[in-house]
Amino acid sequence: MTYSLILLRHGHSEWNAKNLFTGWVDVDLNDQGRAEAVRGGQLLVENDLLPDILYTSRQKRAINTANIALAEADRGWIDVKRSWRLNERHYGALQGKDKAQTLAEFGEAQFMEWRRSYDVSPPPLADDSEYSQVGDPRYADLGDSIPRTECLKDVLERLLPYWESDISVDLRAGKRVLIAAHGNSLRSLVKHLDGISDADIAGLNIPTGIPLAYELDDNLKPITPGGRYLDPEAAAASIQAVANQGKK
Ligand SMILES: O=C(O)[C@@H](CO)OP(=O)(O)O
Repeated sequence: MTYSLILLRHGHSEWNAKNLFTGWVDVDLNDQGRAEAVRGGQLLVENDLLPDILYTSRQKRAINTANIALAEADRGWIDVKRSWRLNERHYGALQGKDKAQTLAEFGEAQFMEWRRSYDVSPPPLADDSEYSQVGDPRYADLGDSIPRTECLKDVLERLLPYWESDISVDLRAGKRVLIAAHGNSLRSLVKHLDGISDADIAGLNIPTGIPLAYELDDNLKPITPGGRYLDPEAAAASIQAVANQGKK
């Protein structure tokens, strides 16, 4: 028995275009992102990979990417589950800051440590910041445990319980699961699935809007390590663009 999982990072957002750290700030897709989502839906159809259930974060760039892609695939009717556990990494005090300016101010080593190290978090975001999510009703269930900053390790630790309790159960029930989420929440899941080391995960970037299909074995481990991007050429170009963010 094998199981079918599709990961989809949201399309370009308004803040991707402005080169700003986003994290938990609820920024919407821009026109490019909506077009990527349409193409993502077409790729699901062309590859005969129609999902049976959708998982998303509570952030509109992932929710809207999924809605557009599924509408394109005439699959807008499938069941949906949303969780903050699939949210983007909380980027702490970097939320709302320009990536290029941050690189210039702090230097490449610090910039890359904050962006891609496994276990170093940026400084926490103050609760009275305009970019804070404290008090946002969508996270009322988190109470005061709502994050003020996170490293990738924190993301994996909040995502894994949900993977075990919900996503794995739907996979094992034979449903093709689509997870529409974010660059760093998907990096943490890919780290888990592919057994990527703490050091090597720094070099992994997820492209926007291109479905990544995994076939999983009985232990929910990938049959083909790294899965398969449904448009490998576009994925390679987008991965390079994500890696180069801040350097322009
Ligand atoms: O700003 C962010 O929230 C993320 C994803 O867009 O950026 P980065 O790729 O730098 O981790």
